[in-house]
Amino acid sequence: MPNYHAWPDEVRPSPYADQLSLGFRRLRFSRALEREYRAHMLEDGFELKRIALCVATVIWLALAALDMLVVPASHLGWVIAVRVVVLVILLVCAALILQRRYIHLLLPLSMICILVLGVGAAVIVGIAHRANPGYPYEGLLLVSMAAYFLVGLRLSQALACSLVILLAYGLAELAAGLPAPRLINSLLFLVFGNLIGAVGCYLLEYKSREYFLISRLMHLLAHHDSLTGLHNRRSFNRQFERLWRQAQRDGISIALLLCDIDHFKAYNDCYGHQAGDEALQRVGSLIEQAARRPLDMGVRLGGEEFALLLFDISANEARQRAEALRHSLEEVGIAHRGSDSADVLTMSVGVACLSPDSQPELSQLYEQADRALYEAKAFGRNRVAA
Ligand SMILES: Nc1nc2c(ncn2[C@@H]2O[C@H](COP(=O)(O)OP(=O)(O)OP(=O)(O)O)[C@@H](O)[C@H]2O)c(=O)[nH]1
Repeated sequence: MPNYHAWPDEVRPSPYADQLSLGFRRLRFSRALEREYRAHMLEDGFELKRIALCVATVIWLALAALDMLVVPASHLGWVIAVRVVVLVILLVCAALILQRRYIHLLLPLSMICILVLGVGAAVIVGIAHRANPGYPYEGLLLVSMAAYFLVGLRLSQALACSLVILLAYGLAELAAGLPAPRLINSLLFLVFGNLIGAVGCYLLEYKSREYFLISRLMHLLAHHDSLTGLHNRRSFNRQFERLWRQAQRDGISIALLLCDIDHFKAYNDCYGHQAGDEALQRVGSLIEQAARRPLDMGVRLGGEEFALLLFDISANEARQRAEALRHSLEEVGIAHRGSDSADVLTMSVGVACLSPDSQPELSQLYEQADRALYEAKAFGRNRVAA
């Protein structure tokens, strides 16, 4: 299986990168990821199910027309009865599947459809073979192929359905008294057909899982800063407006803290770029810790500029949080002999608050925080301004 080299390391720590390195030959992820993958597949497979149901119903009805031509009149009644029972079950499942509120039943309902189609087809073949041993059994292969490729079942589920269908077919033929050589011949073709289906299904599921992990990693790469793991400017721009709309709906204030490390050029010059990167990571983790609640957001805007977006907070609290953040960096005590404002690495913070009743533009929040940051820098750095 593919070797992913080192690029997922750029988004570590990430469960997706870890799973890619570990591999998933048994088509299983770690528990939490497996849950996420299955939920994703449920959503992803919803549209596919509509198409699959239409195709299955059309084929089922077309084969009913074939029965009229091939099955002798003496046995036709039974065959039609089975076709009608299967059709009714299919339509009931379709009615449930097409309603989004039953999405949690999508997989069991899909399996029921496949099983009903397969067992129904096996019973029909058995009935028809009592009168006409030339009646085609290949419809069973079509049902198995649908299980492997059409309805979005995982390999284990498709295999389980196909095994039940094979068993039903064997029993139906034994009851019909099909000569042993013909039965063995049909079973062999069905088993080989299933083997091809299972291998194809394995490869498809493997690729689907690989795509899932890689697309999640791509999302992380596109929206997070690779050095600190914080959200990047693109992600910030996307979420800023969304959060503000939510705040307006809920009548909640938000605050923006713009943070800029003081004399960082001098820090790089004194200690080297590598040490500068490590200091940025340290600041990144302080910002991350400060974004405590689910809708808070820590961002690396670029270079040594960071932002902290705080949800549901008053102007007073925002100022206190900014002061605590500034203080936490000072406390870490990263020596900085090139700084004019302190002998350790420090940051300046500009704070701005927006409440839904004040009705200003969202862009004003950024401008206000930027002005406050400029003020904090101008008044000697290592301070908070609002
Ligand atoms: N090590 C490292 N340095 C970076 C990175 N991104 C930007 N920088 C450096 O950050 C420094 C920013 O310098 P300035 O914009 O002049 O700001 P400053 O020296 O912090 O001065 P004040 O903000 O006015 O206190 C530059 O020297 C950049 O090279 C990075 O990813 N890693």
